[in-house]
Order: sequence, then structure tokens, then C-alpha cells
Amino acid sequence: MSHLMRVITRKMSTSRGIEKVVVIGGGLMGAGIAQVAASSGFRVTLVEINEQLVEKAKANIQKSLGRVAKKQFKDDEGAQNGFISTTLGRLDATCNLTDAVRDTDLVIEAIVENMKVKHDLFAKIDSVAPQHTIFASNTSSLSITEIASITKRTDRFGGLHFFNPVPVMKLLEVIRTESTSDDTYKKMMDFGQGMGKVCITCKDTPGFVVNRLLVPYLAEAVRLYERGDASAKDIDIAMKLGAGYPMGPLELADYVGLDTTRNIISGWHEKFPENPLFRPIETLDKLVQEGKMGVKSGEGFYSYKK
Ligand SMILES: CCCCCCCC(=O)CC(=O)SCCNC(=O)CCNC(=O)[C@H](O)C(C)(C)COP(=O)(O)OP(=O)(O)OC[C@H]1O[C@@H](n2cnc3c(N)ncnc32)[C@H](O)[C@@H]1OP(=O)(O)O
Ligand SMILES: NC(=O)C1=CN([C@@H]2O[C@H](COP(=O)(O)OP(=O)(O)OC[C@H]3O[C@@H](n4cnc5c(N)ncnc54)[C@H](O)[C@@H]3O)[C@@H](O)[C@H]2O)C=CC1
Repeated sequence: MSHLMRVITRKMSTSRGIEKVVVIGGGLMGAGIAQVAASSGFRVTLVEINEQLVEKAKANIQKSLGRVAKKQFKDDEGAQNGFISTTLGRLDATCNLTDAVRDTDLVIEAIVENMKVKHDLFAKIDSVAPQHTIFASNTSSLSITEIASITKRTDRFGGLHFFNPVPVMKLLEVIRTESTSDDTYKKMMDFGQGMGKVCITCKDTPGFVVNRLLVPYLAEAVRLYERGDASAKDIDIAMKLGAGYPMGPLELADYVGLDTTRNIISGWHEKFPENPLFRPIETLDKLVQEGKMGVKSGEGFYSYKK
């Protein structure tokens, strides 16, 4: 379906559903989610913690929109510019969290992968957001039920797990907990489809579908490298040419962010200490301690400095 048709169909089919969206966190994921929601016709407010990060998120969105516009409207520069300005016209960015959530149908949280930090955030916005507002987390690995438990709206709470880079990856995992109401679930599915994503549903289990399979694979790749069994480059070449992956596992860990990767593995290790797949990995801890977070910080397993 064309972009325009998707926007029109969404407007017709969800007139009483989600229209206004607040995305909290404007990093790798939040910026992408805000961008695609705005380009799909939703009114979006992106929240960051300071002005500098608001500007950084806006710059990243602008850059990514340029790539999408070039792809969608090929040689038509007028249409490219029209698409970019219409999308930006639906997108606000702010540091004022409480003002942002006062009038919205959906909040999508995309901040650091840490239960306490997520709880602090949801506790703060639960008393401010309207009753009907649905809360969703983009968590990669934490329990949605546990995140939701800090709020008084567990029936209006679910998981919306997007994939990086959001403008390119077609999948959305929609997670319903035992408390998520049918109405909330339906609105989340409509929203995901309105964003042009293919939605799959998964119960609230660790890692849902994709990360339950991907995290052990990435962790094993880092251990292979740590033992010196093969170089980073050769591990990546092997999985690209031998298994058909678009990126090798160490490239992918750099792309996802080594801090996020480490947080996921250590969180699961705390929860499932008997599972050897989730044992801490020294190399990963060391890189993160040195500030080497992968592509976003300019260095990880590889260097991205220009
Ligand atoms: C242990 C813990 C581990 C899990 C941690 C948690 C993670 C999660 O919770 C869930 C996840 O997201 S897992 C990660 C999922 N993502 C992947 O697996 C990405 C794999 N890589 C790729 O698909 C391509 O290399 C990729 C598409 C990235 C780049 O493709 P190429 O190498 O061919 O490079 P390009 O030619 O630059 O790009 C291809 C087309 O995509 C467009 N594009 C890329 N990035 C974009 C972006 N940020 N915004 C907009 N457009 C973008 C690019 O323009 C190009 O388009 P065409 O030229 O028309 O093909
Ligand atoms: N990196 C990835 O490939 C994927 C990550 N995720 C999940 O998405 C979430 C975010 O991950 P990333 O975008 O990679 O992290 P990131 O580190 O790139 O961005 C997080 C952003 O949230 C902001 N932030 C932190 N606390 C905030 C608050 N209270 N209010 C507003 N902004 C706040 C930070 O300033 C930062 O810019 C995590 O839960 C992660 O597990 C999900 C899918 C893929």
C-alpha cells in the first residue's frame, strides 16, 4: 500500500482510536519511532531530557527522513521536500514531560533499559496523563507486566517492540500481558498497522520472539571472539556469507548499542542465574566501562570515527 493510501486508510479506520502519540526518549529507537509515526499521519510529541538531546534527535530524524524521501520519491525533489515538511509539521519535540503527556492517546516509552528508571518515569506520568491514554514500552528484554505494575492502568498497558532501524525494519511485536484489555490490544494493533508495520503478537515472556532467539546468538558470538577462536571481522563475514544475515553479530551488537546489549544480558543473568547463555561477558563489560558503546559513541568492536 502506498504511503498516502496508508495515511488515508488509517484516518478512516481509527477515527476513535489513537491519533496523538508521545514518544519518550529520542535516542536510537525513540527518534525512529517518532519519525515513522509522524510520517504515517499521527500527531507526535517527542520528549528528551535536555535541549541538546532534543536538537540531536531532531537532526537524526531530519537525516533519516531525507533517506526515506529519496527512496520513496526518487527524482522528484518537490515531492521529497513536501514529504519531509509535512512529516516535520506533525512532530514536536520538547523537554517538558508532564505538559506533553497531558493530552495524548498513547505514550511509547523508549528510554534506558533499566527497570527502576522506567518505573520512575511511568509513576510520574500515570497521575498526569488522561484516563483513556494507553501506555506502552519499547523494552527489549524487561517484563511488561513488571513495568506496568507501578501504574494504576495495567489494563491500558502493553508492549510495542520496534526494531532498529525503525524506518526500515518492517516488524512490530505487540505484547499483551494478562491484564491488557481487548480494547487496548486492538488499538495497539491498529496503531502498528497504521505505521505500516507487520504486527505479530507475543505473550509477555523474556525477549518476546526476536530477542529470545537473537540475544543468545549475539552473546555466543562475543564469547567466540573473547576466546580468540576467530577475529571479529571473520565472525561477521562468516554469519553474513554463511547464514545470510545482513549484518554479522558483532556489527549488529555495535549497531544496537553495547550498553543496551550488556544491560539485557546482565538483567537476564540476575533473573535466570542458572542459565549459562546469560552469564556476564567480560569483553562487553570492559567496552562499556571504556565508553565504547558501538556506532552511537564512535567505537565498539569496530571504530566508526571519521
Ligand atoms: C544481545 C542483545 C541484542 C539485542 C538488543 C536489542 C535489540 C532489539 O530489541 C531489537 C532489534 O532492533 S534487533 C536489530 C534488528 N535489526 C537488524 O537486524 C538490522 C540488520 N541490518 C540490516 O538490516 C541492514 O544492514 C541495514 C538496513 C541496517 C542497513 O542496510 P545496508 O547495509 O544495505 O545499508 P544501506 O545501504 O545504508 O541501507 C539500506 C537501505 O535502508 C535505508 N536506511 C538504512 N538506515 C536507515 C535509517 N536509519 N533511516 C532511514 N533509512 C535507512 C537506506 O536508505 C537504504 O535504502 P535504499 O538505498 O533505498 O536501499
Ligand atoms: N537499540 C536497539 O536496537 C533497540 C532498543 N530497544 C529498547 O528501546 C529502549 C531505548 O533504547 P535505545 O533507543 O537504543 O537507547 P538510547 O540510549 O539510544 O536512547 C535512550 C534515550 O532516552 C533518553 N532518556 C532517558 N531517560 C529519559 C527520560 N526520563 N525522559 C526522556 N528521555 C529520557 C536518553 O537521553 C536517550 O537519548 C530500551 O528499552 C531498549 O532496550 C528496543 C528495540 C531495539
